[in-house]
Amino acid sequence: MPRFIALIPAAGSGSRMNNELPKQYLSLADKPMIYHALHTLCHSSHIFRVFVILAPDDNEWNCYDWSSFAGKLVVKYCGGATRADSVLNGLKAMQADGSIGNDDWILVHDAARPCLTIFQLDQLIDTLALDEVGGLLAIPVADTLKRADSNQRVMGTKSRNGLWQAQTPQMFRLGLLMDALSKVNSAAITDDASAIEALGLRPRLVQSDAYNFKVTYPQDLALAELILQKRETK
Ligand SMILES: Nc1ccn([C@@H]2O[C@H](COP(=O)(O)OP(=O)(O)OP(=O)(O)O)[C@@H](O)[C@H]2O)c(=O)n1
Ligand SMILES: C[C@](O)(CO)[C@H](O)COP(=O)(O)O
Repeated sequence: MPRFIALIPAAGSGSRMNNELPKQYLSLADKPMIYHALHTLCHSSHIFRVFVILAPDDNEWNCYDWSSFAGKLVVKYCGGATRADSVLNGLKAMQADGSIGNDDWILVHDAARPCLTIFQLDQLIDTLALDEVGGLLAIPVADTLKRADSNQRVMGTKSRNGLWQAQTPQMFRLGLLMDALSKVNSAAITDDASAIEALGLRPRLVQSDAYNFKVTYPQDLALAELILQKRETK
């Protein structure tokens, strides 16, 4: 039986966050941000192991106590220059580990999506476990879309029909994802599904919700904090 393994690329710098500390370590509800995604993934009964991919020169990880995730957590210092490079390097490290096979499912999840829930994770796994290709969490676009010129003036309004915003986890089999990522220009793609699409395959979209948003700009931190605190008091 194929297993489900999570991979968290966490080698980014968070340049849009404008903070010296890499985004994944910024304090969120009294923990470094990456703690929250780890907590959900490590507590899922479906997930066999969780790999975290750090930058080779990361010297922040060891400043925190991760002992509550012992047993499932594996840390590798092999992040690359782009998100896709970090994921591919992580997959290679997984394969070298020897315990993960080409047919096992890999769930790639951003460290910067701290509000993922067990419910969303289960929906993804239950929908895709027998799928030929794999897929990703996503939400249909809700706002009206404008195309801008270089002066930030509207050039036109685009139809949002059939448009979805990609989230993570994105779930593909190890062998297929490695093959796909090793064939693309990693600087030209921003998610894992794009590499699968470039092979001519069509990943499935599994509907999620806006709570699983990506913390990208400084103002996003307060929203994530509110969501996490509200859950704790329930
Ligand atoms: N070279 C990189 C770049 C990004 N990531 C990871 O990919 C995820 C999503 O990326 P994003 O939100 O864009 O994070 P950053 O690249 O850190 O942010 P920015 O684009 O603002 O610099 C994050 O968990 C980030 O750490 C990574 O592992 N390796
Ligand atoms: C993978 C992702 O989170 C899906 O929305 C997103 O593409 C990451 O993009 P970024 O430019 O690295 O933030």
